[in-house]
Amino acid sequence: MNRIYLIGFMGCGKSAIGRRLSFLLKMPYYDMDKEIVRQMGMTIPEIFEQHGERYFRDLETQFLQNLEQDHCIISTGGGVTMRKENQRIMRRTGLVLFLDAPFREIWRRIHKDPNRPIVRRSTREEIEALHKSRYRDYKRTAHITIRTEHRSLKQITQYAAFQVRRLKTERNNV
Ligand SMILES: Nc1ncnc2c1ncn2[C@@H]1O[C@H](COP(=O)(O)OP(=O)(O)O)[C@@H](O)[C@H]1O
Ligand SMILES: O=C(O)C1=C[C@@H](OP(=O)(O)O)[C@@H](O)[C@H](O)C1
Ligand SMILES: [Mg+2]
Repeated sequence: MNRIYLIGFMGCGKSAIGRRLSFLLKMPYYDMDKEIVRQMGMTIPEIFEQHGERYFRDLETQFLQNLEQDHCIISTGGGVTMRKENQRIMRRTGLVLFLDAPFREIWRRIHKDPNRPIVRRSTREEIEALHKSRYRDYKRTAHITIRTEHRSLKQITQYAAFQVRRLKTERNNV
């Protein structure tokens, strides 16, 4: 399988980079959150409120299990690595890129955003602890880590494209 998955904490740039990377590499693009919102006809906060987080996590796993498109770029949601099943599917079906941004930058980007229910219900300290606790799973799941600090969206996209080409060549030569 030829998918490219972008993983990482909320606000690290998965959606912004994924969209740009799909233009650059001319590959179809899926943002998991947007697909779930479309499927449910509800916003992410509404899904959390009315059905609960567990239900949202089930929708994420179902998306990964049911997607038929082989050649595509997928921006995941920041909680996708919470489930081992999701980790396995992503590693088995594509290249996984972890966008690693420093927490202070992440916080600056997400703390006022009403569309992230986990941020809405938590303090800065709680979100920082969540970032720390998820870090190992991002590292474990990813084929490569891309550090994004002091880099523009354009620079990160170009670097990601370069790494994708390099990893694909490497795989084909094994
Ligand atoms: N390297 C960057 N430089 C400048 N802005 C960024 C960078 N990465 C992300 N952003 C901005 O931060 C916000 C959150 O990014 P987003 O792609 O929604 O994150 P994610 O999908 O990982 O939660 C967006 O407004 C995005 O344009
Ligand atoms: O980290 C999380 O648990 C979540 C991240 C969000 O996606 P982004 O990472 O694109 O913000 C979205 O899936 C939902 O609000 C839950
Ligand atoms: Mg996103």
